[in-house]
Amino acid sequence: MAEGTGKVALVTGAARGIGRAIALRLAADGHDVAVNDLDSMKGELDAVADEVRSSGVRSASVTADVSDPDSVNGMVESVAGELGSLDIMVANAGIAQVKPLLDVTPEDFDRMMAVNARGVFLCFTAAARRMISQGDGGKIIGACSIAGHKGFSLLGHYSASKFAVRAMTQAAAQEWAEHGITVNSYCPGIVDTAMWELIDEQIGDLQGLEKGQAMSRFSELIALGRVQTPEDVASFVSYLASPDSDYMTGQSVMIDGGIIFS
Ligand SMILES: NC(=O)C1=CN([C@@H]2O[C@H](COP(=O)(O)OP(=O)(O)OC[C@H]3O[C@@H](n4cnc5c(N)ncnc54)[C@H](O)[C@@H]3O)[C@@H](O)[C@H]2O)C=CC1
Ligand SMILES: CC(=O)C(C)=O
Repeated sequence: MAEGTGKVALVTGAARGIGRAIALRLAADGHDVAVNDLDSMKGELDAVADEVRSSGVRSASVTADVSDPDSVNGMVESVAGELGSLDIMVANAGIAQVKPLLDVTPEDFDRMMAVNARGVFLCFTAAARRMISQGDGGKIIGACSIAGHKGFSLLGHYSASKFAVRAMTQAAAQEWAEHGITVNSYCPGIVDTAMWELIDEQIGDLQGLEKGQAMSRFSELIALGRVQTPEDVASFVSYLASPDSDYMTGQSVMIDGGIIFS
């Protein structure tokens, strides 16, 4: 078991997929880790909190919808109240939807933005307020995507929400640097999670493909020749959450096996 760092992390969208892997990795690094997801995911979320505790660190499980301001503020206060502080915020929760832009309704667009862009904004700002009041700096980390660097066909409104995360990461890094807070985001490529199962199914429905075919077509774009695991993302987030990344801020970094080269 890792020695405790004395730092408290909060990971949103942590009941499964990338968020779960990040929570477990941060726990293995010795941080206390609170986990969040929607109320409908409470069973899975509580199981992740138990896995976190089995690393020998403390945990808390808080259900909240990250698109709702009161819920996000309540979540941050409850984590800081229960675990003593908030030092590392990972705004990971997100949704995806495959649709040609001409079929995206205003409601589809607003929901995408509400979770992926406003959710990150609310988590970033609630965490920053708490960290500023604590006076000991902090690490704020957001979920971006390769789709935050390039607008993907059929993922137009999703891509727009991830460009928003990249812009907020840059602005927040400048505004909060004086408080010792760094702000960075991770940009995965094609990660084997429930989100990509949904994308594969929705592209398949649009293009008449069998299950798994859309994912294998996209996988041909990956230089390293394999689809990404949630743990591939979590190891980079571990670095972003650690003092090793103290001189890095405002970056949205591709961790995609070599799809986009910048
Ligand atoms: N899977 C992939 O290939 C990629 C994923 N990403 C991003 O990584 C993040 C995590 O993705 P995955 O683990 O693949 O997705 P996932 O769909 O497997 O897990 C997302 C989690 O977020 C939760 N969630 C959704 N809306 C929420 C809300 N309003 N409030 C709180 N929790 C909410 C879900 O219940 C779920 O547990 C997302 O932001 C996604 O956009 C970025 C690039 C690639
Ligand atoms: C889900 C996602 O961000 C991509 C680009 O696949």
